[in-house]
Amino acid sequence: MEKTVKDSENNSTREDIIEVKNLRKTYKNVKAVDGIDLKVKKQEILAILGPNGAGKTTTVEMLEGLRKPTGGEIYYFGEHVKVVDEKIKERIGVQLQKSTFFKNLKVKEIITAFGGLYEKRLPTEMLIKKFSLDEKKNDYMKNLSGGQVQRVALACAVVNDPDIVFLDEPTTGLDPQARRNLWDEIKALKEEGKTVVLTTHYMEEAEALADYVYIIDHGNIIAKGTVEELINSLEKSSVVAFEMDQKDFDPKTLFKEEVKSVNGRYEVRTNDVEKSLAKLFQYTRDHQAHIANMRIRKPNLEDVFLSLTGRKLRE
Ligand SMILES: Nc1ncnc2c1ncn2[C@@H]1O[C@H](COP(=O)(O)OP(=O)(O)OP(=O)(O)O)[C@@H](O)[C@H]1O
Repeated sequence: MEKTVKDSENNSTREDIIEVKNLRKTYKNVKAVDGIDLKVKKQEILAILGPNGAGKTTTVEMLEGLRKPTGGEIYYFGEHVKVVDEKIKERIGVQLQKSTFFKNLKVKEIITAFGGLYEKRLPTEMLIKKFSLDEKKNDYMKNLSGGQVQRVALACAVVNDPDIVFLDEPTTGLDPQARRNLWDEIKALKEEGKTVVLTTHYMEEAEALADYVYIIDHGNIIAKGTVEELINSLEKSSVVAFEMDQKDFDPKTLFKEEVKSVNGRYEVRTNDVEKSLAKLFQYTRDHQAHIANMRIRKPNLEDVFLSLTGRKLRE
């Protein structure tokens, strides 16, 4: 039986196609995943966002049936599954984090080989067209660019026309243009009706793609919500960022608000931008100091992570 839930956001009903309760994984003495609860709704892009080592890969690989949980429950399509068996594997597509493709196989051979793992499979030629790999189909994997390898990985992840696609850090190491191209491919999967679960440590990726985000740190979910909900959960509505040419400048003496020093820049989180700027300009006048590269911006998911943990997502 498939379970439906009322979606408070848009008042529609959508199925919970995956639900996880108190999922745990311990490696010797490392609690990689320490009691995670999460739900994935049909046709959403769900992002699991967290820094390196947070437990993202372990979590999705337990959902894919590639790692055995130490404890907890997994439900697929409303049914409790003790083991993620072949029946479920037919309905999911998996793109592993480090696609260790055989370097001496050609693009079309790899896609065909992956298709051979499933009962239901899409024609290789169709996937080659869909992921714009026409010109590369007879090339060896070792001669492809990073973006092309990731497109092949995506083609392999949907070779069985799955309902749910798992993408583990799909754009790590890609240049900004290749990353954006891959984002378009991922959005297109959702438009086709697929559900996408992706892990990432790029907050821009979660912001650009995700309908719902789980932020994970040290094996725990530390926040969840839509991007908007997460950003609105911050008490301050603006960030004033700037550089200052004075070595002994201590922003804490100037601002009562939260101030962080990030990569040589100061960031003041504030609800009163005018007042913060007035104080700053008063200071520069009084001390013959200069500010540079000033920016006033809305908070982002990085600010949410920083405010929850005191750390940056990528340190
Ligand atoms: N096979 C394993 N044996 C022992 N420890 C492991 C194993 N796999 C992962 N770990 C540890 O479990 C923790 C979570 O790792 P995991 O790979 O799930 O994190 P992640 O968020 O996916 O990180 P990354 O983005 O770096 O892949 C880390 O401390 C990692 O060192």
